[in-house]
Amino acid sequence: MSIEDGVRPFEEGVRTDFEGRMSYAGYLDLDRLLSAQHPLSDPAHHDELLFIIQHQTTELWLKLIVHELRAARAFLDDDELSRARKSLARVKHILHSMTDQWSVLATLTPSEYAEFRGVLGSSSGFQSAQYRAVEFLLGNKHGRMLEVFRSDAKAHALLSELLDSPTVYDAFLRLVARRGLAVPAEVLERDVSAAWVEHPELVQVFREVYSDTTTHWELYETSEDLVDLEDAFQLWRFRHLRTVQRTIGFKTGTGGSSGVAFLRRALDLTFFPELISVRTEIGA
Ligand code: HEM
Ligand SMILES: N[C@@H](CC(=O)c1ccccc1NC=O)C(=O)O
Repeated sequence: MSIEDGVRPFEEGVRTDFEGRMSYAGYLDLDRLLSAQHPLSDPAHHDELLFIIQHQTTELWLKLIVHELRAARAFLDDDELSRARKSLARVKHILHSMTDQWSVLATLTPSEYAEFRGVLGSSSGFQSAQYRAVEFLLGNKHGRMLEVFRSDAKAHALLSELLDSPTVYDAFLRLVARRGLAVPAEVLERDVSAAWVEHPELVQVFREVYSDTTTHWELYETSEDLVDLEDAFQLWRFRHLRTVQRTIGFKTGTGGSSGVAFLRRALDLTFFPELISVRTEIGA
């Protein structure tokens, strides 16, 4: 058998005996991964598997985002700017991929979803600990979010640790200060568990960076990476909102919120307000 017969020859060196050897399924623990889908609809609804897999793949990507954002923060602490930038770029691409993935779930029609929505009970993406971890790492801190995880000790510990530790932006601003720019002390010494609020003096710091990019090239490039990240995150939020709207209209959410109206409010949040405000000043 050959390529001419439409068959790729099976090379003699190809391994086939995995007794006592590492295999693909073994390394990836596929037995566990692929037995973790448990549709609840009875009789089984064809589309529930799509719903489960869409969420599980998102949770896997969120796991990697948390890992990369923690790494980016540590690299910033160590003044390893180009390494931090590499992690931030990876996160941006993951977010783009997560955003594209909404088109798969958008094939679920409102009638199909309504047929199994009941089995979801009070569960909701609002209870995603890893999603909340990403929000915290990027600066959208909100202590009350921990209430949702009262009965999940592991998730509670993860979020409580991240609530009380500096965000990626805190780490970046400390680095900016170490490079001699006038980051206000109140920013450097802020309560890191509080939500970020815009600091007008910081806009002036970024104004200096953006008006002399030759001197501040690396800080300028990293600032733009953060803006890329914020855009990518907002696009994910926006497509979630649009998908929710086309699937359940203006129904209230299973998590107890108003639904679309609640999600829309998140679009007004911004992680790095000074990096947006500086744009108003450029050239002025
Ligand atoms: C048909 C599909 C979906 C619908 C109808 C839907 C609906 C909703 C609603 C109504 C909320 C508000 C909270 C509530 O009251 O439940 C919410 C929040 C949320 N959903 Fe979904 N969702 C869908 C798919 C997804 C997927 C695939 C993910 C990916 C993990 C996801 C992640 C989240 C997250 C993270 C939140 C919290 C957002 C925030 O705090 O701003 N959702 N969803
Ligand atoms: N909040 C959704 C339910 C939902 O989407 C959901 C339910 C269980 C696990 C993940 C979910 N995804 C996002 O919120 C709803 O109100 O229909």
